[in-house]
Amino acid sequence: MASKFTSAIVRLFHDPAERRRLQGPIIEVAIAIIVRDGEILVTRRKEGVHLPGLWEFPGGKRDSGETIRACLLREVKEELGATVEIERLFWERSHDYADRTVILHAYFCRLLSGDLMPLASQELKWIRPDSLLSLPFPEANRPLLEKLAKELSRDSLEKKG
Ligand SMILES: Nc1nc2c([nH]c(=O)n2[C@H]2C[C@H](O)[C@@H](COP(=O)(O)OP(=O)(O)OP(=O)(O)O)O2)c(=O)[nH]1
Repeated sequence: MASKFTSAIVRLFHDPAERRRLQGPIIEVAIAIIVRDGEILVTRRKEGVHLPGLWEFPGGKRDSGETIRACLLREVKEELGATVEIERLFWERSHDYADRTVILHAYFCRLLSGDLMPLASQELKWIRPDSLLSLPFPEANRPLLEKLAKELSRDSLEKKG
C-alpha cells in the first residue's frame, strides 16, 4: 500500500485541482545529512540563486531519469568533491514556495572520502544540532530541523559520527 507521503506526491503531480493551486514547477530535491564527530555539515547558498545566502544541507535537483539516491550521490560529489554512503531515509516533505514546489528527500549519509570543498556554495561548516535552529535556513527546512534537533541527542550523534 502506498504511504501517506507517496499518495500526497501522486496527487501533486496528477490532480488537476492541485496543479492549478500550485505556482510553477514541481522539483524533486535530494539532501544529505552528514554527521561527523557529533556535528552536522551545512552549506551556505550563493547569491543570485533561489533562496540566496541561506544555510542548507548539501544536495540538489533530480535530473530526468535519475533516481533520487543517484541524484544525492552525484550532488554531494559535485558540491563537496566528496563521496558518501547513504545510510537511511530520514524525512520527506513537499513545500510550496511562491514560484515553485519542492519535494525534499533527506537521507542520513556517512562520509567515505574526500576533503570537503564548497564547490557550489559560498561556505561550509560543521555545527552542533542544538545550533541548527539558530541559523537562517529555507522555510521548507523548518520541520526537518525540528525533527533533527529532537533526534540527534549528543549521545546518538557520537555513535553515528
Ligand atoms: N540543496 C538543498 N536545497 C534545498 C534545501 N531546502 C530547500 O528548500 N531547498 C530548495 C532550494 C532550491 O529551490 C531546491 C534545490 O535546488 P538547487 O538550486 O540547490 O539545486 P541544484 O544544486 O541542482 O542547482 P542548479 O542545477 O539549479 O544550479 O531546493 C536544502 O536543505 N538543501
